[in-house]
Amino acid sequence: MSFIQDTHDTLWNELADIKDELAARDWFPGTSGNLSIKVSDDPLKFLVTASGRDKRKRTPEDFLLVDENSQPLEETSLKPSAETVLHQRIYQKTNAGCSLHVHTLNNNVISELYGDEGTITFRNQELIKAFNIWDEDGSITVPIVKNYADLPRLAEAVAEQIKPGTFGVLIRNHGITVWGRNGFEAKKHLEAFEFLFGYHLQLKQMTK
Ligand SMILES: CSC[C@@H](O)[C@@H](O)C(=O)COP(=O)(O)O
Ligand SMILES: [Zn+2]
Repeated sequence: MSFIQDTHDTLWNELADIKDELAARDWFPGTSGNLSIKVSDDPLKFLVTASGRDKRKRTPEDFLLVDENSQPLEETSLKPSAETVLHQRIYQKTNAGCSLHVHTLNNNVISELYGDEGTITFRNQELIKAFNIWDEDGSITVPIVKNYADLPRLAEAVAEQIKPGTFGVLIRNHGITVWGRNGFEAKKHLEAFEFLFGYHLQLKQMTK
């Protein structure tokens, strides 16, 4: 097996394992969600989930390889995720090696509650160390963008919000897109965000 094929297969399996773990958390309702992992930087190539499929199932048709314009690099009847362009822009704007997008109840409720403010900030939470923030009074801010139906426009709206220290963007009443330098880090960031959203909503409920 060639080195390139070996790398492709290793990354495929890594993304498939992440997909299984997120599925076990029930984070892919109604075929929602899409995942990608970078295969090469220059030129940009990444594996992305095929569109419209049940991401809880593990099959040989789960991912396809696309280029820096989100176009398939292989002869296939599969369509790349409708939101591939979001992954593309994240790879072009950050040092991400993996990008994950999920729709959960908690991330949708948070995005609606704070959508008019355009951000939500978390502080005084041990779990923000998951973002490599170690200061005692450190904080993490998540921008919230409008859910534009035009996907290139949505991708630009997300890209515009990316600053140093941004690891995820909420799309209002839609979901969250997060990234990390590799699959492990992207999943860590996603789990940390979802914990913070759940904590915030539960505390709000208990103290109202
Ligand atoms: C089935 S509703 C969700 C879709 O509209 C979309 O937002 C989504 O996350 C999944 O789209 P997909 O094209 O399968 O990657
Ligand atoms: Zn989506």
